[in-house]
Amino acid sequence: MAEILDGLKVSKEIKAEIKLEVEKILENKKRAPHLVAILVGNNGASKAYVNSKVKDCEEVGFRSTLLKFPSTVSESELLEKIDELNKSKAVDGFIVQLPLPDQIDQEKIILAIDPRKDVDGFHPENFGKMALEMDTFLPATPFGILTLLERYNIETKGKDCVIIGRSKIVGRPMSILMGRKDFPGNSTVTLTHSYTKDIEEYTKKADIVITALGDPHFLKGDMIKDGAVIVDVGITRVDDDSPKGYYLAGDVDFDSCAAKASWITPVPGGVGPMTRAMLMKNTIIAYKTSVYND
Ligand SMILES: Nc1nc(=O)c2c([nH]1)NC[C@@H]1CN(c3ccc(C(=O)N[C@@H](CCC(=O)O)C(=O)O)cc3)C=[N+]21
Repeated sequence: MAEILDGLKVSKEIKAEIKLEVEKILENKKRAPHLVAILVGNNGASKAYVNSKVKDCEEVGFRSTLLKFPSTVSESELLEKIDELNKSKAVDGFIVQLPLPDQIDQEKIILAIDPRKDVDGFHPENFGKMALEMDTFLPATPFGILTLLERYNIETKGKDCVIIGRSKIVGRPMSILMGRKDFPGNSTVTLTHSYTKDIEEYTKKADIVITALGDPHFLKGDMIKDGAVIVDVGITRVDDDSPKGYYLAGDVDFDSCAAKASWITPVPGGVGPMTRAMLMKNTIIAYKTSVYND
């Protein structure tokens, strides 16, 4: 029976550490770190995530600003706002919540963000630095997974790690990070995706499986080996008869996998809260390295 990689608990520890740092900053009569979040449109999940980021900021003592745009906003309007945030001495970092509406070129938006304020770690300059093992902002979800593995002393060196899903913000960066030479890395990585012939062939042999495909209960117990470490990034709203009208489903079939795994992340309470904590971490790093602070 697997033990739980408790992302909610570790995220609280990390936020408490950041809060202490902020208190020291304020004792020295300096301004608090400031995160800005841009939300476009009315997507329920996006709204919920952004609101929780604002709440996290309050919790750790950051200043936060939520900028809302209608789903009809033009690309040039958004670019103008980004330019303003890039230049602002009062803003340490900002994020543009994804996905964006169709009329907006996501790539153009990400390229417009000053890499020094790109606390999501999505800018190609930061992605490149990540791949080259240079100091930079790591994307929050992969950073959260690494930190979770690190805090539970999960050995990754020499392990076979299989990642399912090659998204730009989770699977692909994760595949790079797990293979890096620094801890926790040094795994032998296989990145599987929709064209992989037989995913099971890989997951059955893996010491570590990281699922990021958004397919509820995809990974079943008979697809993993005994003692595997299972990290579930998936979080899909599935309609049901509960008062909320939905429940949150991971990519992992929890019960059958937990029966065989050594460690497993729950959904909710696993990778999600870690993602949020690492955004706070990146924001305080941005603050500390800001050219506007002495
Ligand atoms: N620019 C940008 N940056 C992102 O980091 C980003 C994004 N866009 N778009 C969407 C995804 C998704 N994402 C999550 C963050 C927190 C939880 C989270 O806290 N989940 C809770 C449950 C939350 C709930 O109750 O709905 C949990 O797993 O326990 C989940 C998902 C960040 N993303």
